[in-house]
Amino acid sequence: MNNTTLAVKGLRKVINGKEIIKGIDFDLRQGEVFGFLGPNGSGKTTTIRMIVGLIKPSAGKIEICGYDIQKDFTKAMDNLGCIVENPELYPYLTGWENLKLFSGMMKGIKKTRVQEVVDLVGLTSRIHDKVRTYSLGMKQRLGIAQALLGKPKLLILDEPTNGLDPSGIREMRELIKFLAVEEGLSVFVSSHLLSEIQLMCDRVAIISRGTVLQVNEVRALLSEQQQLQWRVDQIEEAIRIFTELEIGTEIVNDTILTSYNEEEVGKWNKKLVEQGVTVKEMTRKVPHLEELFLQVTGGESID
Ligand SMILES: Nc1ncnc2c1ncn2[C@@H]1O[C@H](COP(=O)(O)OP(=O)(O)OP(=O)(O)O)[C@@H](O)[C@H]1O
Repeated sequence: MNNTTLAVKGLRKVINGKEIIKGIDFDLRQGEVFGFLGPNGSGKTTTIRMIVGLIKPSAGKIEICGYDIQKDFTKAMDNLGCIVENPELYPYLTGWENLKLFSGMMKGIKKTRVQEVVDLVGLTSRIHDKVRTYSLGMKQRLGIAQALLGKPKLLILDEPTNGLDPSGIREMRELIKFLAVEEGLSVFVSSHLLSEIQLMCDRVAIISRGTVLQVNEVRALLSEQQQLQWRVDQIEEAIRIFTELEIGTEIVNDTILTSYNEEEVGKWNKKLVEQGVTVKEMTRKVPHLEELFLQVTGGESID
């Protein structure tokens, strides 16, 4: 079965003669959280606006659950839920009244769906309070509830953790993961908070100056860059042994940095011990996406 919820193929956008998006490709699978990362002005919003049908591509194709948004716009949009700018909410109504109002404007929404989406986003205890009394995190969750009313398979969130406090960020992250893992939704998240993407996403596309530089699993991306930090009693002897094993080394603050290889680490450790070197500590260093981004873009900063 085809489980692709979003396919972006050769997408281009030219505005006032300037090529803003330069032919990008990626796809999303059912049940995954997909991060869209790039510095300011790299083309994230323009791409999202094309996916949700707010602006037309100059070239290329966008399919949502197999429906081409140019040819089958309504069917494609039936499978999409999104919050692109701030969610449109009426502050003087309760959360429940807002959802009732929106569900009334949509076709074929069952009465029970409002309660379902309220439960999904964890707003049950406050749903009958006025929206103006909500925290930003609660407003965001109500916005997601609204986006979920039509049972979409693909959810697009532009900077969903922007402006939230640490507990709001954690709740949003957990909600997004829950929607993907438990409800099987594909969630597309753009964010400049790379640490968030690292904790939340399965795969990530890195965009710079209108070009997607890489699409990769977050775990794979990180593991390629992982290093091992060794604290030993005889640094020089340990370096000699690593060199003999053809492993590159670097000395940092009285420790040795080597590459990381899950299958080989035990062997390396044994070799050191056999040759009389005491290994006092061995730490795996996982880089942050910020560092990765700088490497991938050749030094262009994310902000
Ligand atoms: N309507 C427009 N007219 C002219 N230039 C535009 C227009 N929309 C976007 N751009 C330009 O296209 C580039 C990409 O903008 P876009 O907003 O997509 O980037 P972004 O990655 O979302 O950045 P940010 O996080 O700052 O919103 C920028 O250089 C921007 O100035």
